[in-house]
Amino acid sequence: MIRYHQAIERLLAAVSQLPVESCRVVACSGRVLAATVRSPIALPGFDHAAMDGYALAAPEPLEPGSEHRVLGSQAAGDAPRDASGGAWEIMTGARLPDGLDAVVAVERTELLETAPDGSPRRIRLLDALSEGQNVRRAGVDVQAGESVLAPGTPLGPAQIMLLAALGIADVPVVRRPRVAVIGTGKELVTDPAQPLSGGQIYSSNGPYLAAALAMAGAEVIACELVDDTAVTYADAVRQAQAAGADLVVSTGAVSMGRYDFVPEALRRLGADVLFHKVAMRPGKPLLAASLPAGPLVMALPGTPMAVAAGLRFFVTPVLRAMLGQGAEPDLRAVLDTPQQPKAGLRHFLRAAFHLDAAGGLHARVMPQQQPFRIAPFAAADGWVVLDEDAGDCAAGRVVPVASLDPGTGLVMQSLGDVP
Ligand SMILES: Nc1nc2c(c(=O)[nH]1)N[C@H]1C(S)=C(S)[C@@H](COP(=O)(O)OP(=O)(O)OC[C@H]3O[C@@H](n4cnc5c(N)ncnc54)[C@H](O)[C@@H]3O)O[C@H]1N2
Ligand code: MOO
Repeated sequence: MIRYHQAIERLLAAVSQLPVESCRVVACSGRVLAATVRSPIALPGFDHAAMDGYALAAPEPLEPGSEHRVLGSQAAGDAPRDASGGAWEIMTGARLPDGLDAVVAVERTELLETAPDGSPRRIRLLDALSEGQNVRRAGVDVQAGESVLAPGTPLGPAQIMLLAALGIADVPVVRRPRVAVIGTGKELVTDPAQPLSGGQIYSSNGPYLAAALAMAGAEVIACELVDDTAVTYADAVRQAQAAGADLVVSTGAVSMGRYDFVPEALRRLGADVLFHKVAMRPGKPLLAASLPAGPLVMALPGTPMAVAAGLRFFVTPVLRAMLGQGAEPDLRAVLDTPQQPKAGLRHFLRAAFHLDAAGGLHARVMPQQQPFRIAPFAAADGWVVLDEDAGDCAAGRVVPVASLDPGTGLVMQSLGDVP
């Protein structure tokens, strides 16, 4: 049976980055950047006041108690002005009049004289004032021409704030992977309004995959159920192919039962089976195949936790590769609950996370790990991963962990060095 790392290697060898397209910045949340963004302008674009107050020239520090005539007023949005010295009333964000280089907050001055229209005419400084005080210099945040975002960066609200500030309207992004989801099994009911009869169950894998795939940056182009026959499964795969799917994710019918037709159906479609059955728990019967004219097919076992592990640890790396992103950064935590994993199998365990007093991340593996159980999954914070050779794991061991859901990398990107 193939091991996880070898299976992933084989899978990623069959995947390449998808084409680049242009996307409006206002609509790019959740997309992945395809090229370096260089700043067309500096941020801030000009020296400006950090406080409401008065701008002055202070090449030499100005003395506390010194008095200054107010010669003009500058608000945010006002054009550049030449200052011939003196003090200028200034508002936060306003461009410093040329020749002035320091700002005193209004509450650190005394107003000595006011013009008939109420504007300030003469002030006294309560403290010393030095050059650069309360001034935000042009270009200290971003310089014109600087690389600000790298290819593979997941775009979220923070990146949108930066791109918008730079006046960038469109960005090159990687096309979303198009994914078709196929569920198998005549026991499945998709309409929650339909009462269950006999051995029926509500389908949960389809809605789970649709939600998780969208979070991972994919576009779900179809989500359908087929009955327990190879013919309808093969038809659904062909339809996905015709609709331009990059990836088909199916659930169920991939194990040893009499109705487990997926391996045979894919072979009959001419698929190259990359692997079938991985040394892992849950989700061992997982199969991956590539069709001659695309798409890649990932046939996950139907059991809900086999689907969740398959999505998180097989489909997610595939989507990241399609999106031009490398492997997820490693994340580790201290194991609080001792584990005796079965030798030779990689274990993906649902766990609750917490931080200790020093900020170190800890994982408590939940006691109910049977693969049909959905309730502990919904209560978990993430996954603990024990590799094939982990052996008995005592409490206190540092183990790899992963966020519960995939993302385009927005959540855990910089937590790689914890603890
Ligand atoms: N003789 C053996 N039996 C089984 C083996 C084995 O090695 N030898 N492996 C077990 C393992 S491990 C798994 S995992 C399952 C996988 O079976 P299949 O991929 O063939 O999946 P199904 O039999 O179709 O379904 C399994 C289970 O999941 C439920 N299911 C299916 N689809 C959905 C859905 N959309 N929503 C919710 N639940 C779903 C289905 O009703 C079954 O209960 O095989 C073991 N057996
Ligand atoms: O791999 Mo299966 O999910 O243990 O039942």
